[in-house]
Amino acid sequence: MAGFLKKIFSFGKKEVVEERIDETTPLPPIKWDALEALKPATEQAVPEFLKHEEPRPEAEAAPPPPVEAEAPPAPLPAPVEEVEPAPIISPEPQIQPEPAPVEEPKPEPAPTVPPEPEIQTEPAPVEELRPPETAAEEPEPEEIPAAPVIAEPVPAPEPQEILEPEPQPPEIAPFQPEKQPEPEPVEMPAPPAEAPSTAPKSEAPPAEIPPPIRQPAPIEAKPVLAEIAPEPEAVPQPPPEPRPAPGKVTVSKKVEQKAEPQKAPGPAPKRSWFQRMKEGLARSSRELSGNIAGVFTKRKLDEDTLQDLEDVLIRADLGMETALRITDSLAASRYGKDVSETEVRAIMAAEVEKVLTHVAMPLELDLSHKPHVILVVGVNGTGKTTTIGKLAAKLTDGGLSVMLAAGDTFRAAAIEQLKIWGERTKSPVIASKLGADAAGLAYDAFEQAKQAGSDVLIIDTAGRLQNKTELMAELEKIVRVLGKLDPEAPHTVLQTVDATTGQNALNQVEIFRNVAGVNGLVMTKLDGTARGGILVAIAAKHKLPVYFIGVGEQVDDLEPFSASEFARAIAGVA
Ligand SMILES: Nc1nc2c(ncn2[C@@H]2O[C@H](COP(=O)(O)OP(=O)(O)OP(=O)(O)O)[C@@H](O)[C@H]2O)c(=O)[nH]1
Repeated sequence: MAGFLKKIFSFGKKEVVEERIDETTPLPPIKWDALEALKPATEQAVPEFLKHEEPRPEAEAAPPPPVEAEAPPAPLPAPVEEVEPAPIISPEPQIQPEPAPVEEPKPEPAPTVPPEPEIQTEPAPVEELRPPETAAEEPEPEEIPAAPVIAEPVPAPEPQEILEPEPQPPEIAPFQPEKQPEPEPVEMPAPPAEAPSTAPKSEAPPAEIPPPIRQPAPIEAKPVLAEIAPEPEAVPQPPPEPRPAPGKVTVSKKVEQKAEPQKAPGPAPKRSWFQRMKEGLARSSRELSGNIAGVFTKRKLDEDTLQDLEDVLIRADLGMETALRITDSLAASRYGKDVSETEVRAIMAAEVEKVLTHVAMPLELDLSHKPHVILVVGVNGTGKTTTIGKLAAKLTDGGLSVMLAAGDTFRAAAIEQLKIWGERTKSPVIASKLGADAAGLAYDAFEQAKQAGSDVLIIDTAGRLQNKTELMAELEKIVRVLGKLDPEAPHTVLQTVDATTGQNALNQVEIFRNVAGVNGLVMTKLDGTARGGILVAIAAKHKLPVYFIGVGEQVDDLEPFSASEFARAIAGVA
């Protein structure tokens, strides 16, 4: 018996197997009691083999010719029931094909032979198993398909279903009835979960049956399950189905909404005036607020901070006068105290509003004059023609009859541009040949407007500052000629001021005020400029009415000027 036990142990060890060959002669009688006592030891040895040979199960498919022929007959029941060598053979049962060979060669040589072919075949199965795993891990696309596959087995609770596939291992259990006691089978089921997911991906369902046998080996399958678990979670996200609906709906709605507003009268869909002005002055406000914040970071209000703030305000084109008003007001209430940027901006908004309040007034037209003549002047490119078009649109929309005069006879493009605005606003345009006398054109237009009974005549002019003398002579002549028909004409002289010009705008107003008697301003291009503060400086210095401000090139981008809104917008106060 002792020799026999030694043989058994040696049988468990591959190396000793060779020794058995010598003892093959006498070993017929087997005592089950002794073998059962040995089971624990053998079982311990088994797990080791299993870990290494786990992939072997696949070998079944590969070595089928030699093993299957023998094994199929009675591999499953035989190993366990008939002879307990089964426990010893237990490693083989994992390989399934082995059990048969073990029975036949009870002598031992047989077991030695099968393991080798299995080992040879192992690499193949391992590759088979690994490829799907790695493939699933490396390329996500493969994982993605896996999700749908999982969705199938997991109609309701995926995690549970994933566990369900584990029961599949039970199929493996029948093949290894002896292993049932082993705890591993429980772990094994986990891998099956992977197999089902991967198997269905590339292989047909029938091929899935073999994979479950392979699964037993990879414990790594568990993490895969964990990974799969989240995927199922994504699967339960049936909400994705509703997503497409809202996505499509929103897109279509947006498109419709955009289309409708365009068709409808511009004002309906457009943002509030304050909102648009605030957006237009965003750059000015951001830069100003940022600089103010930089001054008052971790500093109390003292002479230095006040001086720094004054510099910031002047650099923002607000002008010396307004800058001093703001710093004086701040010092009066907060000197020596901690001052936040918010407090400074609030005081700034209040002081700016005070400066602008006196110039923010609506444009009034005296319709007792037929027509009320509006002469528009300003430097080239400041927005004269565009502003004329916007204003004409407002007037015609208000029911007034408007006539336009292309007084900038030096630029063909200016004439054509005005004609376009005339068509858009359904206003007749009086124009002459290029280079014609601007004063003569203005006179003719005035007469035609009188004859037509127009409510308003808007005259465009050239704005060449390159030749100040010539410009002054031309503008003076226009005013003089218009006075011949109506001593009070032109009734309104509007100057367009480009906000992006900065401090230069102050000089422009000075020049045109003296030459053409400007009595009102339109600040253009306040949208997107960081120099909106110039409007405050112009208002403070010239105290000319600011009727409108332009915040865009569209017809409705001309809005009445509001001191409080402009002050809040540029100060960044809600
Ligand atoms: N962003 C913006 N662009 C404006 C605004 N007003 C006018 N513009 C643009 O400024 C450019 C010059 O405008 P015009 O109306 O031709 O200026 P102008 O003073 O008549 O110029 P001349 O005909 O050369 O004398 C055009 O491209 C206008 O679209 C405004 O408020 N905002």
